[in-house]
Amino acid sequence: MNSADSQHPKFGPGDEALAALPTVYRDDLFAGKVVLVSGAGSGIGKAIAFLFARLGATLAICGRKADKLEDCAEKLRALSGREVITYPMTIRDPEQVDAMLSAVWERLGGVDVLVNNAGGQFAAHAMDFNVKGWNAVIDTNLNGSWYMMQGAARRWVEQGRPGNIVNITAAIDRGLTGMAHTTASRAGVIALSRTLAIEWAEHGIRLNCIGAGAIESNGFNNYREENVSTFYSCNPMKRAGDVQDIAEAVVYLAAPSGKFITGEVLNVEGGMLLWGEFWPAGKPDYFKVDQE
Ligand SMILES: CCCCCCCCC/C=C/C(=O)SCCNC(=O)CCNC(=O)[C@H](O)C(C)(C)COP(=O)(O)OP(=O)(O)OC[C@H]1O[C@@H](n2cnc3c(N)ncnc32)[C@H](O)[C@@H]1OP(=O)(O)O
Ligand SMILES: NC(=O)C1=CN([C@@H]2O[C@H](COP(=O)(O)OP(=O)(O)OC[C@H]3O[C@@H](n4cnc5c(N)ncnc54)[C@H](OP(=O)(O)O)[C@@H]3O)[C@@H](O)[C@H]2O)C=CC1
Repeated sequence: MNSADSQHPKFGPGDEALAALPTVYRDDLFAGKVVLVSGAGSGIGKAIAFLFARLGATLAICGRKADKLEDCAEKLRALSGREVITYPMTIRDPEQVDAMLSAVWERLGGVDVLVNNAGGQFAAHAMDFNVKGWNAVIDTNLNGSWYMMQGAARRWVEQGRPGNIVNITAAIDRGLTGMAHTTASRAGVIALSRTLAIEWAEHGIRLNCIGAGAIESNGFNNYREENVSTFYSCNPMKRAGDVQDIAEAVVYLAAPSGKFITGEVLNVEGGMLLWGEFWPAGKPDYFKVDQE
């Protein structure tokens, strides 16, 4: 996405709007802190990076596409006046994760908060998954998040400093048709986080997850138009969430407001887990009960 596009995305706020979104947080909340956000070149990750920058943090951002990252970093530098590190890599490769973490630790002296936001999936009915597609989603969301978590935690323990991880997952408790691979991967991240919250508590490391519902963002571009329309009516609020809903939830968990919270999942989904239909790969005939 070039600079002009990032001002006028099809879904979600442009960069200028993002920089000025209202927030409930005070502007020095993360002064002197370092925050690493994966997948920050677009969508929710970019919004998370923007909010932390506005709250005083120094940012390191990573993702696969260098141009998106650099475009985002330029805006972050302008917004905060502080250094921003970009590192193109894939979270699916443990060696690239390790090299990125080493570079960030070396340049910035460490990290206070890791936000594992990078991830995704494609919409398809489970019967149609092939092995490569299944593995791509599991490898990205579950394995990629794990490499990042373990790499950061090892460095925190080595330095004798506390750490804080927020994983962006999805609101999966009711299942998610058309996204079985992602539900498996996100359930893995959630179970992992709960276990690590116990194992790593002695090191002062907290881990929490956000269970995102339909959040209007760049990610919507990956779905067919007729299915995207269901994202705006799949919860009792009958609208999609916005990227700031997720960014503010991340800050809540990462800031001192979250100091007694670990191993938790904060669902930010407009009540979607209670009511609503969500058909990212289309509604199967079996469920078209109104038309019988
Ligand atoms: C109730 C509460 C609810 C609450 C929950 C509400 C959720 C709301 C909606 C969610 C929105 C979002 O998450 S929006 C965020 C979306 N953003 C993303 O998904 C971006 C990142 N995604 C990706 O990079 C890709 O989707 C992902 C598959 C993970 C990785 O792709 P890569 O190309 O890097 O991977 P590769 O290893 O090359 O493998 C690609 C293979 O994947 C398969 N594949 C890829 N696209 C495919 C497709 N459209 N249909 C079939 N199969 C496909 C094929 O087998 C491909 O192989 P070949 O056939 O050989 O090519
Ligand atoms: N929007 C929504 O409704 C929901 C989103 N989510 C999750 O929230 C997160 C952000 O999504 P969103 O902002 O909407 O969509 P985007 O597609 O904009 O964000 C996904 C980000 O992840 C990065 N990424 C993907 N694969 C890799 C990889 N292998 N290594 C490094 N970076 C990678 C992408 O960067 P690059 O393009 O440079 O690779 C991109 O910036 C994702 O994990 C998504 O699945 C969960 C539930 C709902």
